Amino acid sequence: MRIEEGSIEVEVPGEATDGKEGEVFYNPEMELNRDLTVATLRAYREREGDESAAPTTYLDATAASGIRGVRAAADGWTATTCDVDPEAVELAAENFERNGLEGETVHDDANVLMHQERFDVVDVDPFGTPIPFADAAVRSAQGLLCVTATDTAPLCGAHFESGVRKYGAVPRNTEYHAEMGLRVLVSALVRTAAKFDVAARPVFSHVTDHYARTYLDLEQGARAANALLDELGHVDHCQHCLYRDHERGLLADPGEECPHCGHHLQTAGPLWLGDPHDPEFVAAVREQVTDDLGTADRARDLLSTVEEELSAPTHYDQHRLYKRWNESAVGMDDFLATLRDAGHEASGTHYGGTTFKTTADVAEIEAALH
Ligand SMILES: C[S@@+](CC[C@H](N)C(=O)[O-])C[C@H]1O[C@@H](n2cnc3c(N)ncnc32)[C@H](O)[C@@H]1O
Repeated sequence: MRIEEGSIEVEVPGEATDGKEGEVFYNPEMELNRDLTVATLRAYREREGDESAAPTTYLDATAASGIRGVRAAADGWTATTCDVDPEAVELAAENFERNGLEGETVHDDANVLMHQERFDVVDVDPFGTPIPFADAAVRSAQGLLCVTATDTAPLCGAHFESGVRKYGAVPRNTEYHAEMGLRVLVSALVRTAAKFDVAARPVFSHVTDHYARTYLDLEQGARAANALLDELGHVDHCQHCLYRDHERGLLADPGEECPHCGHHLQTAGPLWLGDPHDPEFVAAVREQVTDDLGTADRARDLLSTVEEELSAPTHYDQHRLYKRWNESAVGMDDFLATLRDAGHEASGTHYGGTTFKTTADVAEIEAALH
């Protein structure tokens, strides 16, 4: 099937495939992810400045049809695609040619290629967890690392042991599960980079549909890597009253009892407690969303919400709170305005239409709304 995405036309398998039955993987649902990648690459290149120093090389490490690499090439990047599946490699080569674009297509294990070659930008968009590629990706990427994870159940604590094994962190299944997953993922990537004396700071992240995506700025140096370790820590969560608190530091010092309702507290971590976004960079990405991107409206909405999102490490779901209060929910704009009138900072989040962040704790939220 021939499809158009952005300014390119590529051949992909006829229907959405999982890539596990001898067919090259293609998922039309990931168009937003790819559009945001194109816009992020543009913002990154612009931020890096003058022509001679600007980043030029992009690796699509787990490429399937090569759609990401071809789109990057169409935007002026010197693109390389890699896949272990020979049919995928052949299709990627045809897709470069179909668009009259140059692009190197490598048939290899991405870990082998990434240990051998360096690229300004490395993009890892695999099946499930990206962790098997993380060491090599950090070694290979010179500037920006782009990572997708689709194993949301281990990340958010729904598959607890799997999450602990893969990410070296304790995840907890809370009502902010998508954010828990993102912070577990970023924590693992920050710690992976730190092993190589590299600081990996997230500049834009989002959780959409069934995946988490994060873009990390890489900086060489033990001191810079140490500074990021200071932004890891733990969240204490009460499943009963939704109280939560967080503390920085690699060693957990969990509270035993919820100070709000006295129930047992669960501890998650080490999580990334810093901001998963650089709002200035996110604004620059939004500026780079052009109308030829098929998901332009959705991308702009998501980026504006992310830009405004407070950096607090957990969010609330307004409906969960109203259910506990046994009341009907008010509109989100009024809800946020009430919190602000009571002297708290408050914002919506990109995790869902009924989610919000605030500097108020659960008791202060309740007091402000009653
Ligand atoms: C989810 S698909 C990639 C989708 C693609 N990035 C897109 O946007 O359409 C994952 C791809 O990774 C490839 N893959 C799996 N293990 C790999 C490895 N060790 N090295 C390189 N590619 C690998 C699979 O063959 C598959 O084509």
